[in-house]
Formats: sequence, C-alpha cells, structure tokens
Amino acid sequence: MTYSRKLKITVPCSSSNIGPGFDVLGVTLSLYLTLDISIFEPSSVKENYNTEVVLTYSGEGKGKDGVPLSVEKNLITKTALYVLACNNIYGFTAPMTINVDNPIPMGRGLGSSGAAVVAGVMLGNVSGNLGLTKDRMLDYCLMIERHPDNVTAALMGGFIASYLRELNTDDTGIPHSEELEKKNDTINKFSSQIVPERIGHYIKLNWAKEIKAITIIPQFEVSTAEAREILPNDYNKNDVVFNLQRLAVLIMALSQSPPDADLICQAMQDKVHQPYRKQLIPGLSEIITNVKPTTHPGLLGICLSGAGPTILALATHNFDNISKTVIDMFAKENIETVVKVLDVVEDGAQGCRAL
Ligand SMILES: Nc1ncnc2c1ncn2[C@@H]1O[C@H](COP(=O)(O)OP(=O)(O)OP(=O)(O)O)[C@@H](O)[C@H]1O
Ligand SMILES: N[C@@H](CCO)C(=O)O
Repeated sequence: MTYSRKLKITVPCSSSNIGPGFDVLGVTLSLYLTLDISIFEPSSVKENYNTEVVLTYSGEGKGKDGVPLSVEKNLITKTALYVLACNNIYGFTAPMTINVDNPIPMGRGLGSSGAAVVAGVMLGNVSGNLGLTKDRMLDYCLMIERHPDNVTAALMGGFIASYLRELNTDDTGIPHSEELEKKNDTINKFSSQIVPERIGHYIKLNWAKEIKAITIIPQFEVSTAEAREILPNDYNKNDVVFNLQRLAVLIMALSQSPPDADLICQAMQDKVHQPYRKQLIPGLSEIITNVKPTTHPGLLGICLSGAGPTILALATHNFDNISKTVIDMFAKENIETVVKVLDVVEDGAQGCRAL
C-alpha cells in the first residue's frame, strides 16, 4: 500500500477546577498527547476500513494496561467513529496506521480523557474530510465529555472559563467510555445523529506569566466517573456562594502580575468537590490545609487537579521545596508520586499535515 498523506495531531493536557471553578475553569499545560497518522490509498471500494486501521502506543503511554487497541473500543478511535457516524460515514474511509504517544497519565486528573476525546474528534474530522471548525469540534467533544473544562481547554488552549448550555432530553451522545462499555452501546446507535450546535460557550482568560504549574502525580488512578458519582446532588446555599465569590476573585487574581499569593491562596478554596473527594485521595485534606504561601515562599495556592488524585500547586519559584513537602505527605500514606513542573500554554490542539 502507498500512503497518501501523513498527519500529526497534538493535544495538550489540562488541569481543571483550580479550586472553586468546578466544571468551569480549565488551564492547558505543556504535556502533549500526539497521534502520528499515515493514511493509505484504499486498494478497493469497501464499506469501511476499520479492520485495516492499526493502532499502536509508544513512548510513556506504551502498553498502558487497559487501553484497548480495538478501534471500536479505544476512546480516541471510538470518538472518531462517532463523529463519522454523525455525518453518515460508517467507519474509517481508508487504511491507516495511528501511533499514539501519550505521556499524559490516565485517571490522574490531568485531562487524559479530555485530550483523547479532542484527538478523536480531530481524527474523525480529517478521516471524513468534514472540514469542521474548532468551535464545531467542541460540540462533538461536549456530546462525549459533558464537563466542558478539560476538553475546551485542550481544544482552544490557555486559561479558559466555559459552560455547557442546557441540552434537551433527546440530545444523546456517547457517554464517557466507561459508561458506554457498561451499556455495550455500539457506534452505529448514533448513526446520522444531528449534533446540536453551539453547545459549549467559553472565554479565554489572562494568566500571569510568572505562574507555573507544579503537578504532583500519585501512582494510582481515580476514575472521573467515580469522583463525580461521590458528589452530592444538592448543596447548601452558603457553600455555593462560598465558591462563587472565590471563583470571581480567583479569575482576576491569576491574571495580575506580580501575583498576590495571599489573595490567590484564599480564592483557591473550595466547598463543592474537594471535601467529598478526600475519601478517595489519602493525604488530600492535610496537603490542602497545611501547604500554604506562609509556609512555602513561592507558592501561590494548591488544589486537586481535576477529579484527582494529582495535586496542582501554582507557584512562581521554590518548586522543589513545595513539591517535596507534598511528596512527603503522600509518602506518609504509602503513596508514591511523580512530579512534573509544567507551563501554561496558549495554543490548544493542533492538527497538521506532517512533512
Ligand atoms: N490517550 C488515551 N487513549 C485511550 N484512552 C484514553 C486515553 N486517555 C484516557 N483514556 C481513557 O480515559 C480514562 C481516564 O479518564 P478519566 O476521565 O477517568 O481520567 P482523567 O481524564 O485522567 O482525569 P480528569 O478527567 O479528572 O482529568 C482511561 O482509563 C481510558 O479509558
Ligand atoms: N470538573 C471535572 C473535571 C474532571 O477532570 C470534575 O472535577 O469532575
């Protein structure tokens, strides 16, 4: 077979919530999922080429337990097939090899599933020559991952506030992969579904250039679905107001240079998700309570990254000292960790014809 074109899709990871911004705030960080794709000339006219799409993983993500390589089960290719099915294309339209390099740890709260969904939508777009804009791709992403914070940040880049408009009852879409596998739904269930338009709304916010993201990543997974299940359906009014007040202050405080550590630290407090997730993440309570700018110069604020278990520490300097304290607190719980100091990146997902 001769390949007709080579493509590279690059999607950044993201950290969402940032304390009080549950399901609202997302920030794009300098760790990338990449797909190297070779699309081959079809040898004959066939309904679909799914059996001739070879999916491999290399790099840090190589051999990740539990990542299915079947195109109907892998989150990236399943998402692509969903996008194609919604456009009356029932399968990949040519033989392909897709090599995935994914250093974004899965189930850790760094938006690995969000990055995979964005990559899948971009793969479906290019495979079906659909010509989707990024804003239209966001609609497809949000039909799959219903919290907008990770996928919007991964797609658009930067520090983002977003929301999902109300969807009416007949707006279905692939629920998150774990739910889909349980229900054994097939992609064709979504054939020719009209994906509603302008589902997501977002705004890019300013981020002070001095602020870096220290991510302290425990070596165990927390499923986002599980971490969302544990949250109450009803909230005390005072707790809601507590978060709303801090969210508004935090957005402005993170844009100001030089950053005000006391203002950011106070504004990063949360009563909507972190208190309930403490039971899933040993050490979280002690870390958030005791690691402060007053005890760690350079630190601005600390919180759970997404649904966790990763800890996000925003800081301008003194990264080693800050991360060592958190490492030691997790170690007391017999939890091993990996530390990555990342930059906030303004560019989101990129799809381009490789040279
Ligand atoms: N690169 C990938 N390739 C295939 N599947 C992936 C990939 N990344 C994530 N997934 C799927 O998503 C699951 C992890 O999603 P989950 O939302 O639970 O964690 P997360 O995205 O790391 O955390 P958060 O959503 O809090 O940032 C994995 O178990 C896997 O099924
Ligand atoms: N806002 C989502 C982010 C998941 O990455 C949650 O906290 O469940």
